[in-house]
Amino acid sequence: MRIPTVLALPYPAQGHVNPMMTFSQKLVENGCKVIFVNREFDHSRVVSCMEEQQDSSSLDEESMMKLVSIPDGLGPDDDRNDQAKLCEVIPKIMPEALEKLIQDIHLKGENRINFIVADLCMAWALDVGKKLGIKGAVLCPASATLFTLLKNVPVLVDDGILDSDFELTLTAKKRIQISPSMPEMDTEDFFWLNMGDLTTGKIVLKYLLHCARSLHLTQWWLCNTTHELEPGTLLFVPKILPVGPLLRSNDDDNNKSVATKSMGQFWEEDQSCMSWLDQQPHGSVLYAAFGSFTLFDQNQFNELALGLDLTNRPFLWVVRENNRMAYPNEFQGHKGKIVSWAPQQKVLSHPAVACFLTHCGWNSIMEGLSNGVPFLCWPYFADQLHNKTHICDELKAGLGLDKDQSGLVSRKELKTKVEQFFDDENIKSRSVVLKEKVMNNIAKGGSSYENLKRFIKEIKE
Ligand SMILES: O=c1ccn([C@@H]2O[C@H](COP(=O)(O)OP(=O)(O)O[C@H]3O[C@H](CO)[C@@H](O)[C@H](O)[C@H]3O)[C@@H](O)[C@H]2O)c(=O)[nH]1
Repeated sequence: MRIPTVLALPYPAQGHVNPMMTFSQKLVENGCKVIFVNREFDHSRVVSCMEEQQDSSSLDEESMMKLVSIPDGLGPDDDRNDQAKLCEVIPKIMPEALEKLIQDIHLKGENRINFIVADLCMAWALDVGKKLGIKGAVLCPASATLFTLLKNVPVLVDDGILDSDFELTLTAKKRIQISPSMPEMDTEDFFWLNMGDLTTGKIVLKYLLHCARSLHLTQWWLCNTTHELEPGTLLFVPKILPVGPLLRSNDDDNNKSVATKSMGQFWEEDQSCMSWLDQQPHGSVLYAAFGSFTLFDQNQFNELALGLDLTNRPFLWVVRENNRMAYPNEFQGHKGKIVSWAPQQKVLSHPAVACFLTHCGWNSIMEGLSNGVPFLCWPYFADQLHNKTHICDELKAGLGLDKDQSGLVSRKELKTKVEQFFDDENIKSRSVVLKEKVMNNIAKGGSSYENLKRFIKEIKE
């Protein structure tokens, strides 16, 4: 039987590469070959992490997963976390680079690409595919609600909620419903209004609207979600097909197949936290991690460090190298373990972990829910504000942390919410129920499982 070759194209950010990689690994498990395209900068980070972890055998030519790269158009000294700059240069450089990559692959004659799976935020790749006669799909690594909000931005302009420059109008309501089946949204939480500065937010939104214009080129709108988590949104937009939760298999210690390896990390995972977790009592540890973008200033970093001390509970704290501030003098940290990047999915499945102090990135939410770990929600930017509302108000699987008048989450607030959390048995039991519901989706016969099968059948035809 023919082995189909799929080209997978994530948006260049950790929270996008991870779910695309997990999805690609599922394709490999199901007999497809995948050519995974990172931008050059991320490609070299991913490869060097794999080399550190002695996983590079999977880069073998014979492997079913081939990692390749294209330029992102930024210069060597440009800030690669600058989303505005990135969104301006991607459409100018990457479509042409992708087209050339595909043509070169075809010229070599080793592989013929049969299908493109592009991140929703790279949906322009569907146009490249159309030009070359290759079918495609989009994969949304964020919530179906974010997907729907993006699709409905023009409607919000028509309804007078947004002006033609995508800012809230003076008459805009504080809370809206995109459809009667969907939960209410706080208009001030719209993701582009919460990206640091408004100019950046608008550039990102314009880029995403440009991507959304290509969506009609495919019937496959895949999303890392499940029916139970977003029933109203999926009812309103049935074209969005849940394939979540996208989780890496955890049995990788003994099974080093392509389908189970850690193949998309930008930073090396510090495995020492796993033996530290083994020494902690079950259900005792606070896991604090804020994804790949969050940056705390020195004051906020101090409050967090001293707040963790104040809780007087064991904690595992991920402090990325690019977000490391000076630890305050009073910080003791004797109950904690600090790592610069954790094997997060493994951590969340460890019985010692009681609670996930998170920035509410959608992957972190899906990974926490899939392990029955409830949340303390501390959103940083973009879609994370909606995600927090969803977790706390709709699913009731977490508590939100509030900022004080100076805009900080204080050490006292952290201590108070941690205590409230440990006093509330209901949050834990709701999370356990949610875990079962969410995980049923990827068990044989489950809804996401069946959607993936249907999709693979389409690729193989
Ligand atoms: O120590 C760590 C910390 C994180 N992770 C992984 O990194 C990913 C982080 O993704 P996510 O939780 O979604 O956070 P961000 O990196 O912030 O993701 C971006 O992309 C998401 C999906 O579009 C959005 O929801 C976020 O707002 C956006 O910031 C997850 O798979 C984690 O398992 C690790 O492996 N180790």
